Amino acid sequence: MPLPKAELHLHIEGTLEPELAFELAARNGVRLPYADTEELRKAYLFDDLQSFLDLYYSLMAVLRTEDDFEALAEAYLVRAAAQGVRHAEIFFDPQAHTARGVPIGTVVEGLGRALDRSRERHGVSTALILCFLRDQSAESALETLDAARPHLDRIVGIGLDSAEVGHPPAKFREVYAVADSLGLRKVAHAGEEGPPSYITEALDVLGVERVDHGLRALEDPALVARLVRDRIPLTLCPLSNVRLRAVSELSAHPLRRMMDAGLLCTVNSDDPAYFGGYVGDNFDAVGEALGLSVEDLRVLARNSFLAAFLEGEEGVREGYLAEVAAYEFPTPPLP
Ligand SMILES: Nc1ncnc2[nH]cnc12
Ligand SMILES: [Zn+2]
Repeated sequence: MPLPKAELHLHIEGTLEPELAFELAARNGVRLPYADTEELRKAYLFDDLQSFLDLYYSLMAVLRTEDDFEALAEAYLVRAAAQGVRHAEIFFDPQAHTARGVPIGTVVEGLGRALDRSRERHGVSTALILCFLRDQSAESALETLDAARPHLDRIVGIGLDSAEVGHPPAKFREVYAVADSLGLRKVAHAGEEGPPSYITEALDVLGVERVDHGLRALEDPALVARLVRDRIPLTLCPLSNVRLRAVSELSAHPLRRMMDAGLLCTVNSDDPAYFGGYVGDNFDAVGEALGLSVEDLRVLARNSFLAAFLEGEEGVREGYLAEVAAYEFPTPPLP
């Protein structure tokens, strides 16, 4: 049995495996510019965030119907459950679909079908987080939140993703204020490629409760002190950071140093179909590369439940924390 954990940084569109992409392309009569899954996988060599985003958005052309979004979420939940995920807070990018003529209702209702039965079928509780594309306008974000109003019973919060540099958090001040007035929780990607000042701005201007990535936080000691003092969780994604060249190799990842600095770190997969692993794979790979102890891994799992938006249901967080505390790591075979 794998270590129980919550996944808090997961783009559902980033779970689109090549096999499902080709299946949906055939179903929907979409022509992909790759001969087969092998050729598509060979395209997964990225120089930076933008080179990944170009492929990520283009492959979404295969997602058209509620059935497609249901199949996407179902496939993720099967894989997540197998890697010990007990709770998943799932990002989706409505503007990437509405721009192609797919209504937000199709996306939310399709995903919702899989999420609704997830606890029963996979033992995974779920929540949806609507992300705005930061390289689109602030007006487009406001229109997107408006379009989401009929579906807010399915949405726990908002986030901010896509190309970071040049699109600072303050651009989205207004939409975050509106979301706040609607009772939505607030997160944002910050400090993935952008400077630590973007993290500070996301806290000050957007009022985020959790920072997605926050990878570059250590560059600003005053920011670190604030994140530690206010117990602001960071949702780190080690394999993503290597594939998008935010760190040179896994052994250079700052996770260990961040934990030692007292930051509330979590480990997540970001876009697992593209970055070589789901969340359990991220735990295994970063644990091995940084020489983390089993008690370090337990801290990371515990942090994931502390950082989750689980306030709604009494006792649920405590139940998950008890599972983590009681977890017995398999004993390694003797050499
Ligand atoms: N790692 C990432 N950073 C920003 N936007 C994203 N959208 C999907 N994955 C992302
Ligand atoms: Zn992300």
